[in-house]
Amino acid sequence: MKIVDVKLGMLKVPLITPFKTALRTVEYVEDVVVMLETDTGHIGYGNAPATAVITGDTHGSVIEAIRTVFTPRLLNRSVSDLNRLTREVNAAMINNTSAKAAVEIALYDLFAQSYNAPLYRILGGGDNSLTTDITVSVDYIDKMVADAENAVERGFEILKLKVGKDIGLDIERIKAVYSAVKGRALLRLDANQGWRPKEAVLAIRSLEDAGVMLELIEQPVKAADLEGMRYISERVKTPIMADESIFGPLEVMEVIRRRVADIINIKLMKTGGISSALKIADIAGLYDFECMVGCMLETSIGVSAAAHVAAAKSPVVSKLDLDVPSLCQYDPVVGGATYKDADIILNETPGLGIEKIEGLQLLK
Ligand SMILES: C[C@H](N)C(=O)N[C@H](CCC(=O)O)C(=O)O
Ligand SMILES: [Mg+2]
Repeated sequence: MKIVDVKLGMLKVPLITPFKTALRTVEYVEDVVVMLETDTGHIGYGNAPATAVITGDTHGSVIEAIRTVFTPRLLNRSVSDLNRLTREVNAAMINNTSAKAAVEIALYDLFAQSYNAPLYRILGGGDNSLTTDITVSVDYIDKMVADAENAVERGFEILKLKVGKDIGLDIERIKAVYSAVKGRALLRLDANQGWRPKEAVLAIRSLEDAGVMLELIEQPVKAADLEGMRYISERVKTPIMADESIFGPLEVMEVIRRRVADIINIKLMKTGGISSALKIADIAGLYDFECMVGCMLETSIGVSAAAHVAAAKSPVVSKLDLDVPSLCQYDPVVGGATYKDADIILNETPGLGIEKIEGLQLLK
């Protein structure tokens, strides 16, 4: 199976409600979609959102990287050379992790299709039934409580509250949502780098003292502030998760060795795709470290690829934040994994199982 063409398209899907974090507010999910076509008539799909505030990637940078750097390395190459291809894509340029992820997802999709097996089985198997949390955007207290209630009614048992806008107000937000859903849903927080280390310790301790039980707190401080994150981890009981602080395996080793955080959030758009995500899970496993598999605000192409990785890397991957299909008004991807509120089912079709993508605007 040889790659004979690389096509690109844009895919835009409206959200049910705006997605608001300490870093940004967005109303749409918008991906660059890559399609690797083979001489056998197969298509491998991959995607890349433009999460410039986290990865530095824009739609323009993704398109340019794929067209000028990766495409010449992919054309006329055999899909069976997967490891060599992913090594070459990774070595071809630094950073640009979302563009690399898009290409890797498509390559793994094709590789699994070439063996007529679903991707998670090629990655080592596992359980095809997964459960995700759902994100509640940072907002007015009443809106967050209403969104949390609505999520619980939809059957979500884990809610990820976005905070990090104003730590005093965040405490009120968290307490209000906690008392509204107590006993019905577990809360995890994501501050998206919005807090400072000392104030974070005071805030988390005050929540602990008030009996507010939190599963974990994701990326409380700036991505580069590993010492700040360690300062917090050493002083609170609630587990701390590193997200924006870690992209690839080297950063993960640093976080684990220095005990900067208790848990790691693996996202394909940070790792540059599946090959490094697998390495991270294996490194974490060596140290008996827990991982979550998360996603950016991206379409179900990448979310499904992440779900296949999560299935294959359980139990090191013990938590999922793969909620974007549940945040969108509809899913334009036909075939592949099915999303029904908190439940994700990986079906047995080869690769990612994508049949077609509705509303895809092909790029010239
Ligand atoms: C969508 C997912 N639940 C999530 O919250 N991801 C964010 C980053 C999303 C973005 O800004 O695109 C995270 O974990 O920080
Ligand atoms: Mg996060």
